[in-house]
Amino acid sequence: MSRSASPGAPSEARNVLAITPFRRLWVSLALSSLGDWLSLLALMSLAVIFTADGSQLVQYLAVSGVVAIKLAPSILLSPLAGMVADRLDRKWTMVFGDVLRALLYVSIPLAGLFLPGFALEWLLVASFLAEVVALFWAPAKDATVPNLVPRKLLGQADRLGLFTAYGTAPVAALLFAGLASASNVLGAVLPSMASPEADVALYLNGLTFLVAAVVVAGLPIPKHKPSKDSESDTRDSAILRSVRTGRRHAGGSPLVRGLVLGTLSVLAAGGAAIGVGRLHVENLGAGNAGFGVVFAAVFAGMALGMLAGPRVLKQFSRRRLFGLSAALAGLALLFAGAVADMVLTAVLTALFGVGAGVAWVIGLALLGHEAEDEDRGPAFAFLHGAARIALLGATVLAPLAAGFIGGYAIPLGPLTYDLRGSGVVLMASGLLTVVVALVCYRQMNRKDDPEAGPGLLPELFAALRGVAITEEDEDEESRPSGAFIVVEGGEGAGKSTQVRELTVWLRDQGFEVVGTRQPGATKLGMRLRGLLLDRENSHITPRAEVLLYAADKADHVEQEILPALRRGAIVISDRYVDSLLAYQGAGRDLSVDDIRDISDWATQGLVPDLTVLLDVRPEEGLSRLGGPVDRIEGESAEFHNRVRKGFLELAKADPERYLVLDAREPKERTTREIQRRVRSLLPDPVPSSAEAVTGMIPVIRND
Ligand SMILES: Nc1ncnc2c1ncn2[C@@H]1O[C@H](COP(=O)(O)OP(=O)(O)O)[C@@H](O)[C@H]1O
Ligand SMILES: Cc1cn([C@H]2C[C@H](O)[C@@H](COP(=O)(O)OP(=O)(O)O)O2)c(=O)[nH]c1=O
Repeated sequence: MSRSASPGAPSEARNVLAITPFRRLWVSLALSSLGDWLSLLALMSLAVIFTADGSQLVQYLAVSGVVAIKLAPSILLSPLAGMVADRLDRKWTMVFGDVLRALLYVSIPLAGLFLPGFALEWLLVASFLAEVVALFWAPAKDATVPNLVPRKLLGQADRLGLFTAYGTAPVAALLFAGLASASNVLGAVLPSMASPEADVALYLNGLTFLVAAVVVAGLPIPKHKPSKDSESDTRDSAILRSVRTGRRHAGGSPLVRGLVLGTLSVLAAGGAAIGVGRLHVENLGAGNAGFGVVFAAVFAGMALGMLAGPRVLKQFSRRRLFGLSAALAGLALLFAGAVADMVLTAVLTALFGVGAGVAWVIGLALLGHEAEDEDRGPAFAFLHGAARIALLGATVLAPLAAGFIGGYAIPLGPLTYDLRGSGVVLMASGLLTVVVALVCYRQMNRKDDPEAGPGLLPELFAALRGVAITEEDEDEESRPSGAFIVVEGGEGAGKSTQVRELTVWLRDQGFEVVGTRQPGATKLGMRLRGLLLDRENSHITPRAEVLLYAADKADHVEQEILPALRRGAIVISDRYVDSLLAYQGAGRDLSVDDIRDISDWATQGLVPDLTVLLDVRPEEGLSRLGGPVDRIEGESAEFHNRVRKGFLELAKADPERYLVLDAREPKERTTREIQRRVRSLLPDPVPSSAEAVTGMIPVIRND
């Protein structure tokens, strides 16, 4: 099977960016996202600059107003816009949407230039209009992606879209900080601008939207017939409804309650930080450059946390890590509000981002894995909507609160400590997050919970050493959540070939897959393999042989297979217990029942979900193998025939669990047969809950 994809041939592509039309759309989306973030920063800073003559309260009100205006349409009007957008031509909706937004954003600095008295009002009106346009643009964009990308790559396209929507935030922030640093030069070149960096950012933003419009205009987007029932498929359409109906489930178990509460408080704290950030850095003596840096620090920290989260302290309980990382985020924000130093503030906000990012990914994973089935869907839906409302609400309310609190100079001996409203809001949100995180921690890690592991500190120290001591590992009865597939058969049947193909295929669909084999997957296993296959060791007695193979299995199951299955991975093994039953039982003429008892004990009773048996005549299989034969391959033809019969009998005794295939068929055909069977065994590669995950990361805007 070819690994490369020819551009423009969606059905063959494995990487969604290899599809030329999608790649172009993606470029235009990346530009729009970059422009959006840039405009958010620029508008927040212009709101401060246009109100420079007013009191701090007025300035905070202006910032809050800008954020509210940018966010309100997506919450209030999106169902309506989704319905209308469905009746419009997608391509031209996108093109006009981009052009209109370009014009609106460019008009803001122009108004500042030519109508200074009306600048703030126009800023608010134009940003509101741009958001309304975005409401129509977003569903058209969402509906276009499935036209350009084959079904199996939609998940990948979704993930890439999400990555781009957020990945552009720190880029925009750094760009903004860079523009701010160069503002003297910009100001000299173009005098009479209200704020050179904000103005230039908005012109740039206009340009990104124009380029995006040109790119989309050239895309081959098929016309569609508007659906008759005007049920819109936009993700926002159901926000308020799902928040209402999902609340019941989200309050279901202590685990779900803790997860939802913790996640929301971290997000609200993040919103508060964004809301007061611009004026806070102004109080620290830094202007737009500082704001850009802090904004970038939060997002870069979050990205780092989200990437590293699943890898942090792998052996440490996820429930505990969730609470602790949320508390870390809160503490970082608490200190960020207290210190009066720009550099420290940037470091602390990055730390806040890391804590928030780790809590977010772990929260989602826990909700996906540990919530009860009936709670999961509604809880995701609830979180989807509530997260957005919490983030946005906090972004709007925080500057208001800071404005009303005002500023105080507190004498501290010979010094005075300037307590600003923004600092108080940051400290309060940090403190609140710490308190909520601790409450959630206690709720999710009750001492009387039968699943509770050992104490926090012993577990933490063990995890730091890379050892797991949670109850989970001692619980041999619990059925792990992953899937276990085994490929069996005689020598040269094509087992390794099929294990390889299946591994690649499943990985391409986004599953975590562990491809492995027996004997010889662990350190001990490799030594046993050497012993067992070395032709020099012809003296190994059949019973000793059974025990040596069983020892390999015991080590392999304990060290590799069970941990992977508990993580939810798919494990595919080249040979397993059936080889022991067929080779040592049927082949060596020992009691199959005795051997089954031994292997049950060795493997802790772990039975595969599916065993694929590749059946081949021994002469044919052996003739496929090159190189010198090992101790077992060198056995007599009768031995190999008994092994073959042994395998077939095992399959006959439990037809549900076996897929028997004729190994003489061409490899590709066998691969397809296996895929067909495995497909029915697995959940939908993009289960509905995962779609909720991709759709639910709170977005400031609709793209
Ligand atoms: N269906 C098939 N038809 C013909 N040759 C095959 C087929 N499947 C695999 N082979 C070839 O047979 C040899 C042994 O395959 P391999 O997958 O290593 O078998 P096993 O792991 O069962 O010993 C390899 O050279 C492989 O390319
Ligand atoms: C796992 C297992 C393998 N075997 C034998 C079968 C094989 O001949 C040998 C090693 O298996 P395998 O890794 O399939 O060898 P190769 O890669 O050379 O095809 O071990 C047993 O006899 N009992 C067992 O339980």
